[in-house]
Amino acid sequence: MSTTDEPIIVAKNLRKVFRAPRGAKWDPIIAVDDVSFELYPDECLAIVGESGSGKTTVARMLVGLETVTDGSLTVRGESRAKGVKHLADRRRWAREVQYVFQDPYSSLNGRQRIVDIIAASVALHDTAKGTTPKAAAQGILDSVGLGERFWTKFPHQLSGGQRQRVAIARALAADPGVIVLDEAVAALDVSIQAQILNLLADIKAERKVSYLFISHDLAVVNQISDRMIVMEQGKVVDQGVTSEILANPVQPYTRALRAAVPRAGWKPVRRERLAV
Ligand SMILES: Nc1ncnc2c1ncn2[C@@H]1O[C@H](COP(=O)(O)OP(=O)(O)OP(=O)(O)O)[C@@H](O)[C@H]1O
Repeated sequence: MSTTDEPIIVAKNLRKVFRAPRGAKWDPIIAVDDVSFELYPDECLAIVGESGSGKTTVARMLVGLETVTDGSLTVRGESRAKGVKHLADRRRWAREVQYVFQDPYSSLNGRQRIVDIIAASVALHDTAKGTTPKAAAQGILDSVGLGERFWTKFPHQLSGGQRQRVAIARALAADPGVIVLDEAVAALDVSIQAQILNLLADIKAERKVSYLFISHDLAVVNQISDRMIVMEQGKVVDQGVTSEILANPVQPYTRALRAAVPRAGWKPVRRERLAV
């Protein structure tokens, strides 16, 4: 990552207010309030915060699943503030920014074999590059550690970690500039989490891809991210280089989050010393 490059994503004074539907009686919820950040090529930026702090809403605005109430949000200079209207735009947006959810099971078509799921994404985004979508899909599955014996399996025949590999493969099939990983390892056992984090590190070393890594887990964020922003009740309350912030948290909210890290023996480690 080099911050002399042009950022891929620029959020400026981003705001999202959820208003009650007509007839419902609840006050507007300010989910995201004056949030600004940049995501540069080939970097991993973590968005950290407790449940309800607004992390997912930022990501949903980025992929067009929510409109922006105020402020600006651009991907490679193109505004995403108005939401997406046409199918062609939706595809183009999806090609640039892919989303991996916490539980991929619900977003994977259970009736399709995994090689067909990935081949469909390759075909949709036209990324086969001189081969067939199926052959390209097989190569992508191989690259996420799912060799030939997995290709004809259905999602329900896989473990949680293997399904998350399929979700990552499907994201890679679009050949995106950015992958949003929304609590993508939160549901996995610690040893499987480590494998997926290693896989994500390998992918980033091999391809030009940036991650927006959304998590409440500072131990995980410490392993994967270059920079982080900390959100509390919709606002950014802290930001900077991950290893520096976690080694010496200054802001009270970050200190509290850091103190709540649940694992015994966890301590901040500089990224270059990690075997990820
Ligand atoms: N569609 C919606 N309608 C109304 N309120 C919403 C909607 N989506 C999110 N919110 C509210 O916006 C706030 C931020 O939610 P968001 O999901 O972005 O937080 P989060 O940090 O990602 O938390 P979690 O990790 O639990 O998903 C919360 O108060 C949430 O209840």
